[in-house]
Amino acid sequence: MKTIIEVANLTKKFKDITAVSGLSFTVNEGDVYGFLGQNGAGKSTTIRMLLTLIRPTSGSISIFNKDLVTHREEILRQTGAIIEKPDLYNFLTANENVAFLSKLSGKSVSRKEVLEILKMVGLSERATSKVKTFSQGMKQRLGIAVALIHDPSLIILDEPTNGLDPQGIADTRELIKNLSCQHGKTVVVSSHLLSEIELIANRLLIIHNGKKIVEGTTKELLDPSKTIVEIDTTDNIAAREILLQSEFNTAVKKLKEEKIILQMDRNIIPSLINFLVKNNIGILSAETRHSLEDYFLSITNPGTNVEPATI
Ligand SMILES: Nc1ncnc2c1ncn2[C@@H]1O[C@H](COP(=O)(O)OP(=O)(O)OP(=O)(O)O)[C@@H](O)[C@H]1O
Repeated sequence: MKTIIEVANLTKKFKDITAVSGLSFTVNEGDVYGFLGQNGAGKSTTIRMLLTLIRPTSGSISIFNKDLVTHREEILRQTGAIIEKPDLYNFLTANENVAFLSKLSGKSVSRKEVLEILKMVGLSERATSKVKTFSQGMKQRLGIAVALIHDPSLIILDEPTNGLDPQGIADTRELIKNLSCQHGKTVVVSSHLLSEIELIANRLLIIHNGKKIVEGTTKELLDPSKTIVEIDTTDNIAAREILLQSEFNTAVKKLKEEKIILQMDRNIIPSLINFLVKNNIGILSAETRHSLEDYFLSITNPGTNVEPATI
């Protein structure tokens, strides 16, 4: 599997705010890579660094196996992006927008190419309609069409469904899937909604306060046999150390607010508890999450109530 983006230890500080902190992740060829986090989590800051709009404070980014600092132009030539609402001309038609905006970016496209791009985003029937008559979802798709002009193999979309109506959201979702499945593009898409990412991404990364919480395949993270278990014990630091030395070591994900978080098959929970008790660790509580939604909420909203596990 080819690696398209490799981010290592990325940090961005704005004076006293650390927007991104020691972030590492990998995007593979053909991925629809979901970048999930609540408002202010650091998604846009990371995306801006990927697009060289701002400089990292430290860490490295390599795209297409090349260092972003030394191969900036070459990399950006193969990358398409929308980071805010697309800039479109309301009084021009869809095909005029594509033709004009491609000229502005230094590439003149033939009429045939314009129509092909519009077809790709499902707008060929509205090619001659003025953009002012478009819904927000259609404008978003046209924006994506413009980002596709130079035939990039990597597409980066920051919150592409924000502000769209349900139909616009569904259309944009479909388009993103098509770009990956039918056109072989690698897509990085950010959102603050797990429900959105869950439907389109094959792999995802959750960040909170600029830090990675979890990264993995959507299938694996949503797998019911991979239950998230949050344990509070009489000595969490010692318990975690013991677990890391044991057969449960691969299950241990992190220590959060003094609790231990594991991801494992629900059936193994009793033996995990037995193991800790045998090692003189008292169990104060053990809670499970059954979906990534609960997991996401519990991590990003520490106050979330969760039902205690039945063990
Ligand atoms: N130019 C800047 N100067 C100072 N602080 C900034 C700047 N840009 C972002 N931040 C701060 O960095 C943190 C991360 O912001 P960022 O925009 O990356 O989050 P986000 O996950 O994209 O959120 P949203 O979904 O709201 O856009 C926030 O605390 C934000 O206030």
